This record gives sequence, C-alpha cells and structure tokens, in this order.
Amino acid sequence: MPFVISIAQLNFVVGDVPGNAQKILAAARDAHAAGARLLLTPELALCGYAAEDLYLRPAFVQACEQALEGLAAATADWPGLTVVVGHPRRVAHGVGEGGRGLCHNAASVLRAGRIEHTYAKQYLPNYEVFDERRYFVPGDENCVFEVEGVRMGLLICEDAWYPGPARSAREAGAQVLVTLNASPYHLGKAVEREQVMRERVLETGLPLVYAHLVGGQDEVVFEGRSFALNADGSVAARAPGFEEKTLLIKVQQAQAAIVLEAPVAPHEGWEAELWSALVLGVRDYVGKNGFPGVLLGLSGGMDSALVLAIAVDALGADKVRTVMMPSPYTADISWIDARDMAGRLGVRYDEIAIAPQFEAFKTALAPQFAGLPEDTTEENLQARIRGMLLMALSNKFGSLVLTTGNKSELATGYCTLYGDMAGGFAVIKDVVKTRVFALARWRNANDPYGTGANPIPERIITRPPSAELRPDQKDQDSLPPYEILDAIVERYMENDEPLEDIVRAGFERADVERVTRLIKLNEYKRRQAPVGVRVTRRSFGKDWRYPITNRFRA
Ligand SMILES: Nc1ncnc2c1ncn2[C@@H]1O[C@H](COP(=O)(O)OP(=O)(O)OC[C@H]2O[C@@H]([n+]3cccc(C(=O)O)c3)[C@H](O)[C@@H]2O)[C@@H](O)[C@H]1O
Ligand SMILES: Nc1ncnc2c1ncn2[C@@H]1O[C@H](COP(=O)(O)OP(=O)(O)OP(=O)(O)O)[C@@H](O)[C@H]1O
Ligand SMILES: NC(=O)CC[C@H](N)C(=O)O
Repeated sequence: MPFVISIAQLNFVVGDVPGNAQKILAAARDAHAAGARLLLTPELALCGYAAEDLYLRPAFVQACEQALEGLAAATADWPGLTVVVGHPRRVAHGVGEGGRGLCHNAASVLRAGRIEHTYAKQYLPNYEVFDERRYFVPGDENCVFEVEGVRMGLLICEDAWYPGPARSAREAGAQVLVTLNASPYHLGKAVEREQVMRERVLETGLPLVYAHLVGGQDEVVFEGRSFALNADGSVAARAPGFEEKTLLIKVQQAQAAIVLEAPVAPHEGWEAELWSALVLGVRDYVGKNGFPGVLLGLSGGMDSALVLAIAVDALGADKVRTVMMPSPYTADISWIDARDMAGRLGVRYDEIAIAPQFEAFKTALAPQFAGLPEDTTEENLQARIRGMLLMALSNKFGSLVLTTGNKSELATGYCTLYGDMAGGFAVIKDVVKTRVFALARWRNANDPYGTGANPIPERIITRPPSAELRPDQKDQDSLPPYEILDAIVERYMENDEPLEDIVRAGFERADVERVTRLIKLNEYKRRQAPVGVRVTRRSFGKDWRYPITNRFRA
C-alpha cells in the first residue's frame, strides 16, 4: 500500500488471437516496468469483441485457450504483477442445441506463471446488438482475488448492470469491484454507463474500476473512456475516449477506506463525441480489413461532403479519392463546390461525365419504354451509372467505396438500390439529416485531427438538399421538412412509440402516416444496404430486425 492498477484500454482485432496476445504481453511488460501490481484488460480481449459465430468453432476456442496458457506462463517473468484477461472458455463436455459448442464469457486471473482463477460472466446481454445467449452459458460463482492485501471482486460488463453480482462479490469479501467491459458506443452512453456503475458503488459502498475496450468492429464502435469511481460515487479517474490509453490508477488506504486516484479526462460535447465515433469506425473498418484507401462520389451536396471530411480525418488525404460524375441536371454550383472542397482537403478529385452512359441506357430501353413518361426509372439509371463507375474504380484499384446515405434517407427509402446504395461501408447510415448539418457546422469550426479547419464550403451547408436527378428537384418536394421527418423517425424507430402517440405529441397525422409507412415499406432496401457505424441506441442494423413481409400498421 499504496499500489497501482493499470487499465489497458486497447484496440484489439476480432479473430487475431496471436496479435491480441502480443498486445496484452506488451501491456503487461509496460505495467510491470511502471510498477503496477494489477493489469486489467477489456472483456474478451484475447479474441476481440464480438467474435460472433467464431465462438461456435472449436478450433477458435482452442486457439484462445492455448494463447491464454502462453500468457499465464509469461507472467512468471513479472513477479508481483497480476494480469486479468478476458477470453472465451469451453464448458466441460458442453454441447448446445444442434451440436453447437458452448463457452463461458470468461476472465482469468494470471500470476506467477499460472492461471489462478477463472471467472464466468453471470449476466449475458441478449438485446440491442448483443447475442450472448447464442454463444455462452452463464456462470454462477463469484471471483474474489487479492492484490497487495486488497480483495478485488471481478465482474464482466453486463454483470455490473444489475445489483446481484456486485452485492455477492461484496458478501464474499471484495473491497474493490473490478469490471472488464465491451460496451458499444451510442450518443449519451458514456454518461449513462457511469451512472449505472455509480449505482453499484452506492449500493455496495465499494469503489469500482471499469476497464474498457476501444476500437471499431463492423457496425459497432467502442469508445474507451475507462474510468474509476470512489466509494462515494465520485469520478476518481477517466481515460480519454476513442484512443488507446494506459490508465494508471493509484490505490491508497485512507483510514478504513480505499481511495482511487488518477487523471480525469472531461466528457466532450455531443458533436465532438459523434465525430470521433464516426472517424474511428471508418478507420478501423478500412484498416482492419486491409483496404489501401477509399473512394466516394462527391456531388457538391451535404452528405458526400460530410463523408469526405470524416474519411480524411480517419485515413489522411492521400488515402481518399473523390469522383464528381455530373449529369445533365447537375447545377454549376455543385461542380464548383465539389472542386473547392476536394482542393481544401487536398484529396484526389476526378470528373467522369455520365451523360453518354445515360443516353446509351435510354436508347437501349427506348423500344420498351415507348410512349411512357420519364419518372424515377430514369432518376435511378443515373444513380446506378454512378454506382457502376465507383465499383469499377474499386475493382481496379482495391479501394473501398464509401456510401453517403444518412439515416433519414435509409428510413424512408430515399436512395437507389445498386445506385447510391452500392458500396462497402455506409459511414453516416445512423446519422439523421438534421445531425448531418449540425456536424458539418461543428467540423467547420473545429479541427480535431489537424487536417484543416473549415473543410466544407459554406454553400454546401446552406443550399436546399437535392438529389439532382431531374430538373430543379429538391428533397423537400417529396419528403416532410427534415426537422419533422427526423423527429418522427426517432420516435417511431428508435423509441418504438405508437403512431397515435406521435400524432398526439403534435405532429400532422398525414406526415406521421407517410413516414411510418415509408419506414415499413423500405425494409427490403435496408437488408441490402452495406454495414455502417452505429451511433444511436437503435440503428438500422443488428438492433433493428423487422420483417420485410409485414402487414402490421400501428
Ligand atoms: N418488398 C420488396 N422486396 C424486394 N424488392 C422490392 C420490394 N419492393 C420493391 N422492390 C424492388 O425495388 C425497386 C425500387 O427500388 P429502387 O430501384 O431503389 O427505386 P425507388 O425506390 O423506386 O426510387 C428511388 C428513390 O430514391 C430517391 N433517391 C435516389 C437516389 C438518391 C437520392 C438521394 O437524394 O440521396 C434519392 C429517388 O428520387 C426515388 O424517390 C422496385 O422496382 C423493385 O424491383
Ligand atoms: N454529380 C455527382 N457526382 C458524384 N457523385 C454523385 C453525384 N450525384 C450524386 N452522387 C453520389 O450519390 C450520392 C447520393 O446523392 P444525391 O445527390 O442523390 O443525394 P444526397 O443524399 O443529397 O447526397 P449529397 O448531399 O451528397 O448530394 C451522393 O452523396 C454522391 O455520393
Ligand atoms: N458486453 C456487455 O455485457 C455489454 C452490456 C452492457 N449493458 C453495455 O452495453 O454496456
């Protein structure tokens, strides 16, 4: 006494068991060199979170078990250091329904060259983006271990969202709660998370140390911001968000109480936090999947401008390429603004006119379409020609195509299958249009990654949104104003509010009926859309599983 607990807030890669083990080894070496006595890693650090159906593969679980043995053996080199590692663990003789393997979501206490304890998570989340009951069986025992004479009660993430496991750890003698976590980001989650942990602290009277993951994994992002709370509920430590960090927490005995102490990083405003989440989501999807860079269609409109700014902050200008593909309906200001923005950010910019291909398709279809007026068919042709060109560039150069649709468009189907929906990663699929504008303004006033302030020409933000697929087209010709649309989407889709309640809240019945009808009708499109970053409590992704064939109307 006193001594130091080190939290390894690290970015692991799902399935890269040897790489993750190396990362944990390096963190343990550093923790030992810094004089720490306890190193905490995030939930399932060894295999990455979430490994989904990989947990059902015996070879995968075996690889994790072998790596864990290696880590345990390595702790012999660091006397006095205890390392807690999250990993899947096969249940003895366990075979689930249909012959599937069963594991615990576990954490082991490693020291002096051996695995001293293994704890199995007791509460398995199975809502929102979680599917843990598909893979894991719950444990039913506490794990309390001693470090420098202080008894640590070990919990894993969801365990600490309920009073039971913390209470029984205390009854088993714990003096400090330590929890390993993988708690996906959404707007406002950091504050909620700390509040829930504060409840555990106040119920038990014990301080709590929260070790958290950082990084993007397909559609989810983990924000880090590991923290510690003292027994009175006050914040004793907080790591910054969205970056790897070692958080060293001093543990002291003050009279009878244990007091934790470390630097406290502040919470950020919602725009800064959301921006970082989108940047990390893009950087990790592109980086962890080995793409040399990204490309996108730059239209001179708001959505592609925002996606470009995010991509440059995530990857650097040299890894981002833009293509302007004017049609006969493209306004001059669209060209001017697209060129201007590419110049401001220093990204490669090319122009490919689509009029010749558009004419060729119309000519080919002329005999079939004779006597019929032009409609969305011709609009969609243009979007699909652009999609075709972008995918050809992707095939030739290996870059990933970023799609630019926002949540308001995805909700209402205001997007073209195999057209502007063609691509590999949908950066702002969970950001409604009103937030798109707010983020653009925020980014123009801030330069969080040092790629330059004011990247988005003002006119891109102020001109009325248009798909430019027919003369003088404006989004608001066919959709309610975005303030209304977004509020209805949020109430109906994110909060499950019944249609009648939304009308009672003061929205026009016609708007509510139209938007909710469009949400239902367009499920088929969303099933074919690329994955993208989840930033709200409910995104169109793993946490929205609606039937396509569906006659329920309320
Ligand atoms: N239940 C179902 N299951 C499976 N497939 C289904 C289906 N219902 C229709 N379909 C298929 O989908 C087709 C209709 O979908 P699709 O071809 O995409 O076309 P559609 O939804 O008819 O039109 C695209 C809409 O998006 C707007 N747009 C396009 C591009 C960009 C933007 C923008 O501003 O960002 C807006 C455009 O103005 C238009 O209103 C049908 O012809 C049919 O083949
Ligand atoms: N002239 C164009 N050149 C290049 N890409 C385009 C062009 N027009 C549309 N796109 C691509 O298709 C996407 C959908 O664009 P569209 O203009 O139809 O609607 P939007 O949702 O308002 O997008 P934006 O705000 O970026 O214009 C754009 O974000 C862009 O990636
Ligand atoms: N991995 C988990 O158990 C996470 C569940 C938890 N309620 C969270 O999102 O923070």
